[in-house]
Amino acid sequence: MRPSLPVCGGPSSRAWLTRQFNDPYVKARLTQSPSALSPATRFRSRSAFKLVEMDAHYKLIHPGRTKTVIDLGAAPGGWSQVVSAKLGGFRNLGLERDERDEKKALDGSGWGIASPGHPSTELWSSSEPSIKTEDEDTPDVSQTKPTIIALDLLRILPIPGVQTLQTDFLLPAAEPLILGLLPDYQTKADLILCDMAANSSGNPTRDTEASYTIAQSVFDFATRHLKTCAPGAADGGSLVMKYFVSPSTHAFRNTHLKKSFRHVYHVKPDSSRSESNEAFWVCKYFLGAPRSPKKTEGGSPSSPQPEMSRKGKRLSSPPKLPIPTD
Ligand SMILES: C[S@@+](CC[C@H](N)C(=O)[O-])C[C@H]1O[C@@H](n2cnc3c(N)ncnc32)[C@H](O)[C@@H]1O
Repeated sequence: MRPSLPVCGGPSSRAWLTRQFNDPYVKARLTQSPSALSPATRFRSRSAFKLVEMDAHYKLIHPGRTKTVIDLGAAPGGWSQVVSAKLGGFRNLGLERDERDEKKALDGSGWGIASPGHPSTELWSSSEPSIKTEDEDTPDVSQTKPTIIALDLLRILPIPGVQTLQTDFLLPAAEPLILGLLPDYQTKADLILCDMAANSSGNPTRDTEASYTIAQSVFDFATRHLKTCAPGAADGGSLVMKYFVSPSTHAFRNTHLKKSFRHVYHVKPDSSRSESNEAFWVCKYFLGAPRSPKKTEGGSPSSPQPEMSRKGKRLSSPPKLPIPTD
């Protein structure tokens, strides 16, 4: 996500500019051409590099095998670009803005569908036109086209092969909208991504609560919609979820994630700024929804107890970009 420029020119804005100019990932995002990517295929966000790193290390996206991906908190679309590029081999990552697409994005005409009954919810199903217009450009990676769904509060401009939804994930209406974009209601996701972050309120307690609410909702969603691992097999779905280190994160990992996935890693990609307390959980091989917690002596279900938490570990070597060159 591109941070906005500070409004005044004081010391904090100078510090921000210095950090931006010296940040190798900001430079890489802006100069991904022509050797790695054409100007039309630049990532929309610096965040894209975090997924590139995690994918290279944990092998999350498999062309031909990964069929369904749901990207939550996806705007402006860097992570979805990475998924689209790797699964579909799309060379144009959606940055060449066709005038027609711009017009549709602005006036809501064409294939934008306003979701009835939810005025604040707007569905942008870009799959049809994006997939069709990019066909000539697209190597045939597999017989079945992958389903990639990207959701955000903010509008996401079209990305080839990606269906986008503009809605609040925390609303009950979001889930049926996502399910409506799957090939059918039985389809389970191979990969659920969440880089969602609530706006900072400046109040640490409130911010921790907001990030806990997101983590809990994403986990619950994943337990309903991730592909379950067959016994003894290594084919269950994966979940990648951002978290902000707080006293309750370690407990969340133990009481939720570790009971539902064969492997849970906590990761701090090199491209994640060290001064940020964000980190990611990479959870592989979904084992199925956890059983509801047993009642304790006192009669209440055991709830996560605040514990000291750890920051995710740094990935060792920055990987190469898995994007096809022109
Ligand atoms: C760090 S940005 C995501 C960057 C993205 N992964 C990329 O590579 O471009 C976090 C996003 O989470 C979104 N977000 C926060 N709360 C949300 C919610 N309740 N529902 C949907 N999106 C949300 C924000 O609008 C923001 O665009």
